[in-house]
Amino acid sequence: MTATIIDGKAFAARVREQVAEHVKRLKTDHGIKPGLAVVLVGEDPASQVYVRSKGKMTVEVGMNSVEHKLDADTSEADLLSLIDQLNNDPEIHGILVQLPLPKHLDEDLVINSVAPEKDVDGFHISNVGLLGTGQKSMVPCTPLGCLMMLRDHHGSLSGMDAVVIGRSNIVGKPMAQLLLGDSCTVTIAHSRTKDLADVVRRADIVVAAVGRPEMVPGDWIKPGATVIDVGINRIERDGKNKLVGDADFDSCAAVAGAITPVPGGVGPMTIACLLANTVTACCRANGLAEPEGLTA
Ligand SMILES: NC(=O)C1=CN([C@@H]2O[C@H](COP(=O)(O)OP(=O)(O)OC[C@H]3O[C@@H](n4cnc5c(N)ncnc54)[C@H](OP(=O)(O)O)[C@@H]3O)[C@@H](O)[C@H]2O)C=CC1
Ligand SMILES: Nc1nc(=O)c2c([nH]1)NC[C@@H]1CN(c3ccc(C(=O)N[C@@H](CCC(=O)O)C(=O)O)cc3)C=[N+]21
Repeated sequence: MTATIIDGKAFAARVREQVAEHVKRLKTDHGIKPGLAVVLVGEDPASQVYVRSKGKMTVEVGMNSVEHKLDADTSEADLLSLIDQLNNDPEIHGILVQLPLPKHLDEDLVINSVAPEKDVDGFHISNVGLLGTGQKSMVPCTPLGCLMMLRDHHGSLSGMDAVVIGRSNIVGKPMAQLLLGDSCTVTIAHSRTKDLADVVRRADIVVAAVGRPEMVPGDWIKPGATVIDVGINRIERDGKNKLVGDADFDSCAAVAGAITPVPGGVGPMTIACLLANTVTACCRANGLAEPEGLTA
């Protein structure tokens, strides 16, 4: 079998088009322009690239983009005061604090100081709790993007066996909640999981979110299963820098029914969902109808 390649780049472009249409309507019908603030502490080059591309796409869909770049040694008090200012700014509907933060800053404290209704990352404890109890929330962008691709490919996910490899707060855990919400039978695997290969072999859906280049080989994949590769790993091969996922693409694609590539899979969907969440937050803030199909 040769897998269908799920084109996240093309899918993300369609999501951004839908976002742009909604933004246009907000402007013409209500005179409202959604605004997204991104806060970057320190000068991690990978983060800078990511923040720049987010800013560009935010403007492309017609929204306001505000970037706050703070020195790596910024104090917690200064960061919290900036977040407080953004929480109270009526022109800002979404706030994203780029992670990871420098070691001297308390990540949980910072995340939980963002107003939950502006928390377009969906990392605030209120949003985590709302998602876990099946209530309306802000849903983390990466898992939301994965869910959109899975629903698009399969229609219903009901009754499918899903294995999520990775249990981070930003990907693995919320991914598992969303799959459970769509009535999958969900297993969460992690670094202490015994016989990972056997666990993965049972899965109709495998979501790999580990951060280990090409760790999932094709012979772990049940024939016809869907592989969603969240991993973004920079490696050097044949003297060149290369971006690879957590799945060994060629061997997995030979057995899977469908697979997302890296790059061009989950990554672009993450950014598209960030923009979608910002429009959703803006609509909620103004008591307006939310865009359809862009939320979980
Ligand atoms: N495409 C996108 O938009 C995004 C991509 N990413 C990428 O996704 C990957 C994961 O990110 P993130 O969740 O933040 O990473 P974390 O490092 O926070 O979590 C990694 C998880 O993988 C588990 N793990 C580590 N080693 C193994 C192993 N040998 N077998 C099984 N499980 C293992 C860890 O287990 P334990 O808990 O036991 O330590 C942990 O739960 C990274 O490559 C990251 O760059 C992240 C966010 C967005
Ligand atoms: N508060 C916060 N929220 C995040 O959502 C968040 C974060 N912090 N910190 C870092 C991770 C990582 N992340 C990515 C998003 C898009 C791509 C992406 O678009 N990748 C392209 C390739 C880009 C390239 O070539 O480098 C692709 O996969 O095709 C990658 C990684 C979001 N994260």
